[in-house]
Amino acid sequence: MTASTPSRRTALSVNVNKVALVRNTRHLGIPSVTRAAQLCLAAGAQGITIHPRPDERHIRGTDVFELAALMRDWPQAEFNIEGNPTQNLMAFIREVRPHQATFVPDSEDQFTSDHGWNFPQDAERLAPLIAECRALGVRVSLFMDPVPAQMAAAQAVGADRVELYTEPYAAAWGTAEQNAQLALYAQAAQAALDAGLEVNAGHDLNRDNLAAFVSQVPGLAEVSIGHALIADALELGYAATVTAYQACIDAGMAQRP
Ligand SMILES: CC(=O)[C@@H](O)[C@H](O)COP(=O)(O)O
Ligand SMILES: NCC(=O)COP(=O)(O)O
Repeated sequence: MTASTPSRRTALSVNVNKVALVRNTRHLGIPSVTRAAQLCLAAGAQGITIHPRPDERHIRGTDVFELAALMRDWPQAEFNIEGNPTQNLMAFIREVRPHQATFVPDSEDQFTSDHGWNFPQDAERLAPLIAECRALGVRVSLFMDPVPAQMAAAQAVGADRVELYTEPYAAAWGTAEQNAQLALYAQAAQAALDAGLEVNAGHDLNRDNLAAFVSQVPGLAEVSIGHALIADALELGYAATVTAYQACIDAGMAQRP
């Protein structure tokens, strides 16, 4: 990126999995997932992310279609559906056609997402599924560990974007490893950009670690944030929380070299 090229603003996509998790602990329908999404969008979030896992521990199939209907009232915002395309994800993609599908290599009973795809071994089974999404007009992002050498293979299999799995960065935050992790993610992002991919990121990002990540990782198109953001919203409310996360992104943008 030349000095004269303005940095694109990193989009904030709010993951509402954890609103659904609380909702599912009673049969009362509250807290509402669609209401949470609506309030976050009204506060300026650029997108909504969900991860409808096969066991429906949080986001249920009904949530997917209710959110898809809501998103039609927010044409400037993006709908991102995450999941494993060899499990239940593709049925949602075919019916809902979200702006983006994020392929995540989770097993059905996995506690949470904790690793990305691996190439070349995952290429053969992913290629046709990526091609199908793209034929449906759905952008494909592959959930990846920050390994620069894997980025060209992600592009070669047909992905539009990668989503850098950021838990290792979050775990290093505030330790002596923090800056080394940031440098690794910056290298991985640059490798993705050099391969012609766009770059997303997510997992365990929060108000403490977000600005530094945005400032140091080149070309960051989108961060998807759920767990910490929803936890903050329990204290601050959705609108103030989204405003606070947007301020972190703006602070990171302002510090970009
Ligand atoms: C792929 C990823 O890192 C997260 O978006 C994931 O959706 C988290 O899933 P849980 O909310 O079930 O922990
Ligand atoms: N892709 C990451 C995401 O959607 C939310 O992850 P987290 O903030 O809940 O860890």
